[in-house]
Amino acid sequence: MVNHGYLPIPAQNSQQKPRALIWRPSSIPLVSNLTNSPRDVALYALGIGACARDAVDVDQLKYVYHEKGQNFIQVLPTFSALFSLGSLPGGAGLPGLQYDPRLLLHGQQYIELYKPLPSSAVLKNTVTLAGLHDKGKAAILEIETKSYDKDSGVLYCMNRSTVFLRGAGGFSKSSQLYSYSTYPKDQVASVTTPKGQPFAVYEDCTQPSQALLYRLSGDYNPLHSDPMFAKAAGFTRPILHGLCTLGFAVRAIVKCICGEDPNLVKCVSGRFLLHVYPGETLLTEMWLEGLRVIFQTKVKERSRAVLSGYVDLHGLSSRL
Ligand SMILES: CCCCCCC[C@@H](O)CC(=O)SCCNC(=O)CCNC(=O)[C@H](O)C(C)(C)COP(=O)(O)OP(=O)(O)OC[C@H]1O[C@@H](n2cnc3c(N)ncnc32)[C@H](O)[C@@H]1OP(=O)(O)O
Repeated sequence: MVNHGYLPIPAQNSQQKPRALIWRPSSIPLVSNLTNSPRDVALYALGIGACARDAVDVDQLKYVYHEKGQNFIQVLPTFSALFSLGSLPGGAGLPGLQYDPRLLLHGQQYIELYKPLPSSAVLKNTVTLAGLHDKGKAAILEIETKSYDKDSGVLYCMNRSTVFLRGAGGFSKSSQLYSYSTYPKDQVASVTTPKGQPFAVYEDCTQPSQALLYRLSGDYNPLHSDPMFAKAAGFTRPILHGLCTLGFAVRAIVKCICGEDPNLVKCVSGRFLLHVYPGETLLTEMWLEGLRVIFQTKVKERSRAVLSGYVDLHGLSSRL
């Protein structure tokens, strides 16, 4: 996949205070092009654990192999989140906003899917800065990416990515903290998990090398691969990409609720509550409320919730 990747920002001293923010939301979208190929689709599926348990499971194999050729492999819905990776401005897009890249964490991801994703495409992205919030100890930045087919102009999907910039808040008056958003607050709000028994629970093991494999899908942030960088960021060792955890969770939902039909997924919303270490076991609990699946993913070894959110479906699988 071209044009994906963590924008390398020179490391700064983490003690350095961010400069006062003078950025105002821009209505002018940035435009970029990227391509994806069946190889990218298969590599991504492996990165989020497809076929890790069973290499001949036909339901999972279809995401990485097809007897008629790679163009026939199916695309998992969260693959579309990769389209937003190149959207993070490396400073130039946000005059005045300075942050330590080591302290950046992925906070939330919201995805709307409008068309089934093809296994190969040339896409045109438009990127807008959709929100900025001063939380005192942190700044929260929201970036919206719309991905179109470059030739036909068909809109495939929209991603809203929320990044949590630790140490970059405190740029506005503490009595009236700055908050701006171009969309309704409830669209990506944190969800409350239902009290009753979940409809389904799926357990999946991540591999100790999971982040090293997943990063090949385009997020080369050293937080996920470099032990020294991870320590400077406050972790004992490199952590898993938030979008990798989200990929595991939504793949579990596609398996347990969508009857392995990835095209039933209409919209995905997830909030990253806590980091995951590669090698930990993920338990995804799912509650079905009409056409909405509310989910929560926990790390089994630490009994801690690491991700919560919902997935809206076009319909229910006949396999249910
Ligand atoms: C364009 C595409 C860009 C994509 C780039 C992605 C790059 C990747 O390589 C990076 C990653 O994948 S990082 C790994 C995945 N993310 C994580 O592990 C983060 C896990 N979450 C945490 O650690 C904490 O929730 C933490 C630290 C996030 C917050 O915890 P606390 O500091 O305890 O916050 P708290 O005091 O509870 O709340 C403060 C205010 O912030 C809001 N908030 C909290 N968690 C949030 C979250 N996850 N997302 C968004 N907002 C969040 C709270 O609502 C609160 O605001 P308010 O006071 O107004 O309610």
